[in-house]
Amino acid sequence: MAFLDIAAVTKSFGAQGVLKDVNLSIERGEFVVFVGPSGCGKSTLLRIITGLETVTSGTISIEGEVMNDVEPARRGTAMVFQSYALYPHMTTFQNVSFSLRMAHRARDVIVDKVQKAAAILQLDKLLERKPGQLSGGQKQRVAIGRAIVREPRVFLFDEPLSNLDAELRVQMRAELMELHRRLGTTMIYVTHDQVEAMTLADKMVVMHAGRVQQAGKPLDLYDDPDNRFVAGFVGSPKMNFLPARVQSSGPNALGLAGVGGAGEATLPFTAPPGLAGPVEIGLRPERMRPLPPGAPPPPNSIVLEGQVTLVEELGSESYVHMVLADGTPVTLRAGRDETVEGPSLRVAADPRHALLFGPDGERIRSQGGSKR
Ligand SMILES: Nc1ncnc2c1ncn2[C@@H]1O[C@H](COP(=O)(O)OP(=O)(O)OP(=O)(O)O)[C@@H](O)[C@H]1O
Repeated sequence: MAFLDIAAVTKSFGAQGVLKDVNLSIERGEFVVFVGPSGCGKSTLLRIITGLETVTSGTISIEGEVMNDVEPARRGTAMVFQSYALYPHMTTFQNVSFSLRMAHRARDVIVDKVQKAAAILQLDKLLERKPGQLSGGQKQRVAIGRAIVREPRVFLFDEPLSNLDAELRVQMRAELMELHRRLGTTMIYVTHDQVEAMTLADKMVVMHAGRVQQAGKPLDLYDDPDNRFVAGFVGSPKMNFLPARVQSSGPNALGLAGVGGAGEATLPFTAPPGLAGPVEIGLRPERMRPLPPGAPPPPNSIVLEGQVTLVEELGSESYVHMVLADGTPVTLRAGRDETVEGPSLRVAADPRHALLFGPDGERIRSQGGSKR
């Protein structure tokens, strides 16, 4: 059994189903990130793990022990909230030591634990300050310090960096990764920011509408998404989705027509038996290349033609937004040395990089061994 096991968990608030048959195994020491759009249920799942909410059905187990009826303080979890939730009238020392003082721990034990946490979090010089005298990042460190001194089995973070500015977020992200490396404790982290999820997670859990859509290593989800939601959610700029129709099907050759409204394409793909009708091709923006005017496309490529609507210059590269004749929006990432001349632009993509999705949004995989 996994270190932390979430089995068939559902949660409803009145008539509203918020979590639907959530199953997840978390190993000891893993850094797990729950990510998904606002309202998908990630905070609720975190609150269920720590005991601030009950399940409607299903079980939460930690180290083989069912936690459903165990009170929050006895679960060995410590939560860090987005709002920091510090006591404003207490100093850093008092805030960090609060749970130890409530547990009537000996004074020298308290001082020792607070000093160790303060050293890890660089709070040593701020122990006598009150929250009003601390920056956002420092307050966040105090909140983390308060969790560390409890020596939990599992740290739970609910969007802890969302009140910080972009630069500080990046810095705190690095600090959290270092903290995880030092402590080796299991951490579960909630965010709606997929970049944050990609950079932090050993295991990334993408949620949507109360269900786990896919869980795995961030790059596996990026390269090999199970469905259109995960494909579109992970990655920035987002994956492009091009409507197409199945025209012919053979071993390692799937003929598509109406690609992006007009073009044809042959994918090196063995379709499942009976595949017919409308599908969607998924292509990442970095898998498309702009074609200089008049230049022939590489053999067998998927070629798209459209009107450039916006070029975002980012210095090292640019994001080129275009719209195809049928109205399908397409974004490509172009390098500095690539010529992008509007208003009309042709782009080419290697069909080996195309993913295929059915009308139900599920990924259609090539039959017979290949990942695609
Ligand atoms: N105590 C509650 N009573 C009723 N509905 C609730 C309660 N808590 C959460 N919800 C609802 O459950 C759904 C999921 O909320 P949750 O906070 O888990 O989402 P989330 O994915 O964490 O979103 P966000 O990123 O916006 O925090 C939302 O529709 C929310 O309105």
